[in-house]
Amino acid sequence: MRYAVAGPSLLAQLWRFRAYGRPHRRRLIGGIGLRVGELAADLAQPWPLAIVIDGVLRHRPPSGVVGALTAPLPGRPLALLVCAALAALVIALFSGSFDYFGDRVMNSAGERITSEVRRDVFAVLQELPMPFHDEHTVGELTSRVVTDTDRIEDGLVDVFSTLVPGVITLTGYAVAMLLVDWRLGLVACVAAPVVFATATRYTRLTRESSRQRRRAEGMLAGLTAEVLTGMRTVHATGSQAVHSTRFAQRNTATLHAGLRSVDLRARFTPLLEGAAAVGTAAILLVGGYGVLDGWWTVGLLVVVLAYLRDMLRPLRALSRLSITLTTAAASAERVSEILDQPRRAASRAPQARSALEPAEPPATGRITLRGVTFGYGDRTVVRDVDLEIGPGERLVLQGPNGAGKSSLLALLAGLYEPDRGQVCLDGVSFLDLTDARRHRAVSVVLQDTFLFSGTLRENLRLTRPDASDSDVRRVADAAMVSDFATDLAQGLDAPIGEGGIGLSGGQRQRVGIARALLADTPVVLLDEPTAGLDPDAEKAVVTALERLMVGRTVVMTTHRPELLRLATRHAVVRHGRVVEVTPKMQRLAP
Ligand SMILES: Nc1ncnc2c1ncn2[C@@H]1O[C@H](COP(=O)(O)OP(=O)(O)OP(=O)(O)O)[C@@H](O)[C@H]1O
Repeated sequence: MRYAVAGPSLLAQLWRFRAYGRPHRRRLIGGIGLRVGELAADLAQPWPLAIVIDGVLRHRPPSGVVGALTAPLPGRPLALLVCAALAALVIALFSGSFDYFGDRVMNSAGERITSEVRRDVFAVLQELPMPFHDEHTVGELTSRVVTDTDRIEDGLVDVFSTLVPGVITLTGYAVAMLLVDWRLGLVACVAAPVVFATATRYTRLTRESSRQRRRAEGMLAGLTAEVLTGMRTVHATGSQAVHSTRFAQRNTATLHAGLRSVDLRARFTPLLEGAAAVGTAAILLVGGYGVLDGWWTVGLLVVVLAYLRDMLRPLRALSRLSITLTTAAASAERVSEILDQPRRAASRAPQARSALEPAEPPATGRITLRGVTFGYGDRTVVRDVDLEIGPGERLVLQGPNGAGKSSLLALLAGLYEPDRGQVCLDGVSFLDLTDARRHRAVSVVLQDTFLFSGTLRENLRLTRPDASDSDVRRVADAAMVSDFATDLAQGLDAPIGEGGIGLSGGQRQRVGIARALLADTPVVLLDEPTAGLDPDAEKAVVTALERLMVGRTVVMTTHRPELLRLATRHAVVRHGRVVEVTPKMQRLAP
């Protein structure tokens, strides 16, 4: 029955998360024990009634185990009645208690496991290389971390709270019926193949519909996150209607996928119950005939019919389970896709080298590119670049829009790996450096510094979480963050909204520079750090940048004369190639 309803491949999707279950083994085994206890109590439940019918009303003392238990009370119907009533109460109490504790234990295991899966998915997502993130929208990935793990949770909780108990219960009932009377037990089992065939067919159908539904939901989440992120542009351009149309299209696709699921779900349960009803009808027919014929008692018929009725409960739950499990399996596929992604080559190597690391001298800041070729997908944007940047040099990359300057910086920052050639720090390829060593050597100030929700101080500490307060204050002063922080009521402890809401572009850039100062790396990369700033803001940022540049290797892209004058060399990039390197800035004059 278990595999009939759930389908082995569905469980196989969830099975890959079994390692997460290992630490909770005891809890799970305890939960199964409680379920067995509940089953025993449920199996005992119809017997007091059978005793009353056969022993009290029809004066036919029960046989077997029940007969042995009631042996001291023959011919005392009132005592038998009181005992049966008390037994019914005690059994109900046990059943309820086992049910409560069983649910708690099993469900909490499911919750814990999912929280661990979610933690790992998020951690892996942060590790995945930029090409992966380029291919997926933020909303779609958010939906995988939040919604898909939630669906896995539903699936796991159902495995523990419905599937396992359901299988135990159905097996228990089947065995109990065979023990009560094997002929009637066999009759009850005639429904099994019908139930099996129905469940298998619908599991296949619901699985595909769940996949489509999750895909549609992911795309909808992607669009929502995109529009919310660009809300300023939406308002500024008055393009609400455009986005509403796009949303409506994806929403309709999601609706259709949802309606298909709903339709299948609605059809599934009655069909399954119909199949189970075949068993009930057969028992009623054969058992009723047995009572009329005298080889069967009314009490036993009531017990078996009660068992059949009780079996419908787990059966119904198992039928609903196929819906949860198919959705969970579709979500598990999407989450596994993240967990199975190849990680960055540089992060795969570190164990081998980290032992050597403490002995490594600090980087001098010499950067070398040897035959570097790189592209996004099939589109090559950096071609065969050879470049040597000595310690303390300040190289500016210039060239038309789309020439590949930012892409070169991204390669130097280690955000992407070259398709061919090498990017080296002090002669060692980036691929042979640990991420930690690279971060200690290279820091980046981007065109628009991103601030995370939290305080200003927490944002400054991003590059060195263990930095002392005095270090944070020193870099805040040097990068002129203190100048505007003093105007905020809580100074460096002022809360900042996500994305740096509440700070101007120039102020955010100064935070970015302070972060780089705190990282204190020998190499600094600047990607248009003053673009879009007004002259006053630019002046402050350039002053902060001058302080940052002292004694470091700097590679930057900029069109602004204020920054160009700080460079000691310039390279011209065209169509992904470095076509000219000029040692003196004087020759750069426009
Ligand atoms: N993440 C990305 N995915 C796909 N293509 C990209 C990506 N980033 C940049 N490109 C493409 O690569 C090419 C080089 O872009 P890049 O940003 O490096 O140029 P750039 O010289 O810095 O331009 P600009 O001066 O406008 O900033 C462009 O054609 C751009 O469309």
